[in-house]
Amino acid sequence: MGFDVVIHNGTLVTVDRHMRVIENGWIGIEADVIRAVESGRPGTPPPGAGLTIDAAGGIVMPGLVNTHTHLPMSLFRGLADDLPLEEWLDDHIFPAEARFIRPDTVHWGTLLSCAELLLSGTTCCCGGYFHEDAVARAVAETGMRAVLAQGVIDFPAPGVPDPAQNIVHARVYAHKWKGGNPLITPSIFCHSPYTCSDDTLKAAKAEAEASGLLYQVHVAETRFERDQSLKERGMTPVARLDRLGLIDRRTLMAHCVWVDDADIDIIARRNGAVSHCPESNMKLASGSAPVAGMLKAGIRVSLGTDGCASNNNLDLFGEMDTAAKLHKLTTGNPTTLGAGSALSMATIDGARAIGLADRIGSLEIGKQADVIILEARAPHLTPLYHPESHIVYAACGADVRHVLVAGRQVVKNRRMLTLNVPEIMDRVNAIAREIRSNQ
Ligand SMILES: CSC[C@H]1O[C@@H](n2cnc3c(O)ncnc32)[C@H](O)[C@@H]1O
Ligand SMILES: [Zn+2]
Repeated sequence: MGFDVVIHNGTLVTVDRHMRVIENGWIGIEADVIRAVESGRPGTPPPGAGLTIDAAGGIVMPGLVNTHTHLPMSLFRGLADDLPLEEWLDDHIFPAEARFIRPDTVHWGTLLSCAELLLSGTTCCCGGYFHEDAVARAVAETGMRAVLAQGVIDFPAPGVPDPAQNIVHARVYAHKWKGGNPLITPSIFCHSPYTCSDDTLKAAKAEAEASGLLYQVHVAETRFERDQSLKERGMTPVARLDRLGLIDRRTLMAHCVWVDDADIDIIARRNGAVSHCPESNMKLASGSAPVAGMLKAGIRVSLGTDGCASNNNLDLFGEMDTAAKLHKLTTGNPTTLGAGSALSMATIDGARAIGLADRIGSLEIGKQADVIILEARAPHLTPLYHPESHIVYAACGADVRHVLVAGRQVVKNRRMLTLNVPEIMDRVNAIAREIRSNQ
């Protein structure tokens, strides 16, 4: 049998049910699908592959899944740091978006983020923004996999000057992209319970459900949001969403920092999913989500970076490291969120949270060939006792050497094959000059 791609000689970390580590393993790929995951001495894979990648000294693992980001926000990286969420959003980000977010700027910001994501080993991302059609068209150029949502908010937003039209915009976008590109799944993103009315929250969910799409929303990010909800509505943000019937297996809630035991119980019973964004939550001093309690309750907890303006990078290796350490600190227990759990959150649990676990998230026969290879011959990765330990606690995005999405190589020897990165950086720098000179 000839494969289109064979990756051999590497240490495989499958992140399947058994979290297998296969030394000197190889995988065979036919078109976009993994057809073999085997152990074997170097040189034993069947000959005849169109492309053979020698992963000697490398760790071969599933591509990472970032379940919460806003791709075009790389345009605002470092624009407004060291602020609490409300001031960051109301005084800096929303005004900047109103002035500078257009289809052309969204295009270049999205390409920049995709380059950063792919070069650091993320093969699938999920999130939403405005002018999402331009986002999706840009992502399609990169060869990356993504769940991309049109944003819905009850204020005039970029591309949606009349908020009464926000659901219509989301519908048109979702219908255009549903089934159009195998790597891109449309979705709908309600900004938050504090910026959307009950009617808007419900209408967006109905629209998503009508097409079987993921419904995304920022929830309970700050103490201020939780307290305001309690004061004005007599219930927590999670309880409100639940009262409206909006939490189910196709609901992905970003943050969930200020959730109590009753909220956790609701999310678990309704089978909602959470995107945990520890670095953004730390930087905005929002707090630490009770991830240990969520996992104990059986909630699908995944990992996100949030946008580049609150992180300020898209490196999910760093996010795994931060998450694993943060929850040891907050629980006072070093066994909380071990390396294997953090790795699962960034791969198979991310896939579960966005409804793609039948296709991605692990190296398994029949799954899509979204595969990354880390270069482990480096001082900071030597010696190598437990690969999952290195992946979480020692490696970083810059260690990623090769990346395949759906069997297509998009990064080779740390270089993007699908994008002209110097040109993208030039274009983003030009947009940044426009932003700086008009602030
Ligand atoms: C419809 S989502 C896009 C919208 O959300 C804003 N945003 C980005 N990060 C956060 C965050 O952590 N909390 C709340 N809102 C956020 C972004 O600037 C867009 O306006
Ligand atoms: Zn966000």
